Amino acid sequence: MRQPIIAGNWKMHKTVAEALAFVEAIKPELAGATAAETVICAPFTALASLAEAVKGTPIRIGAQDLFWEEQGAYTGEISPLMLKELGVSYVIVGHSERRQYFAETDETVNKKVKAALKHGLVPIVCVGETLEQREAGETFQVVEQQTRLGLAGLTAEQVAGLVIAYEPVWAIGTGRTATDADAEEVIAYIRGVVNDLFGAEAAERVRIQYGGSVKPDNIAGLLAQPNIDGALVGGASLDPVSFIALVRR
Ligand SMILES: O=C[C@H](O)COP(=O)(O)O
Repeated sequence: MRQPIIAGNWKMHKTVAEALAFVEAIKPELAGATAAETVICAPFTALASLAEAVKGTPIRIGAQDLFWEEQGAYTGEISPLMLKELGVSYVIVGHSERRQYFAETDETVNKKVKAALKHGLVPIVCVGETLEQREAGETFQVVEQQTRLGLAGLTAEQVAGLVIAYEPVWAIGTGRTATDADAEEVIAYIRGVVNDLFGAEAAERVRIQYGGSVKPDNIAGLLAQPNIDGALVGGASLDPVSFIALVRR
């Protein structure tokens, strides 16, 4: 049985003070056990303070990117060791915004996934097609290639322990969510790809989230699908009331 995982991706939002105010607002609400694992993926600048603030709670902290080397002359980059030291547990890799604006490729995604795993960080590996690709009937081909190349060279055990996020690019920040059935169909397909590449146990254990305009009023239908194990949420994760509604259902 896979535990659902609800991860907020704050993107480039919230100062340290705002991040701490958010966590103080949700802490009392999440004091008891929740069915879903709760993760906040914050900007680098807020990670240390957040990791400290959530100690002793079930909330886990994630970063939104990392570099694959441990140290060196890579101006502006952050290494897995640096994240680990802060108490970060998760790291988003290959978000479509990084693929679109920062030249992320399936090859760099793969390097980052390996670096995260090597240092005990759980990667949330993002895959998903653009509107153009969907309209050209290329959705399955695109997610298959991103999954195959992004996870290349991993062991079945490593794949079983990571998280994949299916985020159709046309659904991100647009208010246009994939239907429950569409999201389930693609996510089931991705699970099938994992089965072909890494075997039945990895496919059964790997958690696959849906992301793209998830809100408190549409999350229940998505999570009711047999292959959807949670959500990666952008806009609706920024407000404490809305985030609590996503996590505590
Ligand atoms: O990582 C999160 C996704 O990009 C979804 O963003 P959104 O919920 O604002 O559509």
